[in-house]
Amino acid sequence: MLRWRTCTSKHFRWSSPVAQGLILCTLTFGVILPICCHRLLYSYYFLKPLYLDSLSNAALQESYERGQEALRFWENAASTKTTNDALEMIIKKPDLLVTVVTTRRSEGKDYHYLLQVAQQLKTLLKTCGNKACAEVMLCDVERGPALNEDALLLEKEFLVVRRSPDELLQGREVSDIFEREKQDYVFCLRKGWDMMKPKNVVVLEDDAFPLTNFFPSVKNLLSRKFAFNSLYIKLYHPERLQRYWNPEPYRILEWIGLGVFGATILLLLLLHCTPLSFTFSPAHFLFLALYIMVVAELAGRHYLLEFRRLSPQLYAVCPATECCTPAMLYPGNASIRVAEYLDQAVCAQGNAKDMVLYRIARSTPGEKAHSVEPNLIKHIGAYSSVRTNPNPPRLI
Ligand SMILES: CC(=O)N[C@H]1[C@@H](OP(=O)(O)OP(=O)(O)OC[C@H]2O[C@@H](n3ccc(=O)[nH]c3=O)[C@H](O)[C@@H]2O)O[C@H](CO)[C@H](O)[C@@H]1O
Repeated sequence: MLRWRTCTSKHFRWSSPVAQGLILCTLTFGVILPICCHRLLYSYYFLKPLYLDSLSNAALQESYERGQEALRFWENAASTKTTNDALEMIIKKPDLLVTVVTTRRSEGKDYHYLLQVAQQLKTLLKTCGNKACAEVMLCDVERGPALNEDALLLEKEFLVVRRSPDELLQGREVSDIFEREKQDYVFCLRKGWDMMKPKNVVVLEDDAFPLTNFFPSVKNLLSRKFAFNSLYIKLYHPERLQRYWNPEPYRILEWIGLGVFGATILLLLLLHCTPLSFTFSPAHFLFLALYIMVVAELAGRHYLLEFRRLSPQLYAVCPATECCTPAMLYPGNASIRVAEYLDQAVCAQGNAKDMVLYRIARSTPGEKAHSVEPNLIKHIGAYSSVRTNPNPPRLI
């Protein structure tokens, strides 16, 4: 025993760089990060068994209350507005058309997703000043026989378009829900283009709740050169898929860049702001870079992305990621190109319109697709209208 102790103390000194590195890692990964991150949904430290249910229930409750508030707001608005002047006020060739694709929801209808989104759009449009920053069109793709009551309630405020009875008859035989969803999307893209010839189009699904900086950020994206070489720009990617270890080549580069940047800052701080005598070596630098990278990944890249919200200029644009289409920006005439591409594909389970679109952008010469980070919308749809829902729905 005595011999072992002498041996260890001979090879292991607390002041050695290896010991200091070990202490730093133990403190960071074993104490500080678990304390700070155990309630963060998108962190590796999130204690799912303890907090997932309470966080999910709180989110559901919050959405329910916002839905009920939106319902009261729009019922009130509908009863005080006498004429339906939405149609007369259509502006031809607007700079931006926001189309909201909506259908009646049987599950989760009390959350009134469409009414929440419409109320938020109305609020955000008011902040644009004299010149409206966008025209809004609601595309009600409900095929009946029951009506989409939320869309009906909004008719006095927004332009609401629907299929004609003939078009509805033609679409009756489509039984696959994913093919139907795609056809509905194509219908809305075409309708917006035919009615207004907009300069740019954003298509929102009816559970895509625009965040406060939505319009300034879209405007900023459209002012950048890359936008007009894009078939589409995704404005949302699920938070759970934003990790570095969800390999996307550009993310790995961002991760390494973050490590190098963080290590440089740490080394400068150590050299200039502490009384420690410190000899710099490439091994120190490598260690600190890896340390920063692991901290960022374990704490959650999602939270780092939030810092970019400080200004629209800080939003990152990267090659498009695969999943989901709740909020899409189609610059120039891209919306009509997308309608044509989608028309040629057949959708089914496992090959929904988001996957088809992603593959089209990758395989068609001359077409490029991008994603923006962080998200410009919040996905509020806890209940899907195309898939079976877990009961009760959970956040992840
Ligand atoms: C957040 C998220 O991951 N959302 C994706 C998920 O939607 P979800 O599974 O979340 O379905 P959802 O209920 O949000 O519906 C998506 C959109 O399809 C519309 N709709 C629905 C039924 C129908 O017959 N016709 C129709 O047009 C509906 O109004 C909504 O605008 O999967 C879809 C593909 O299947 C899309 O990739 C969605 O972006």
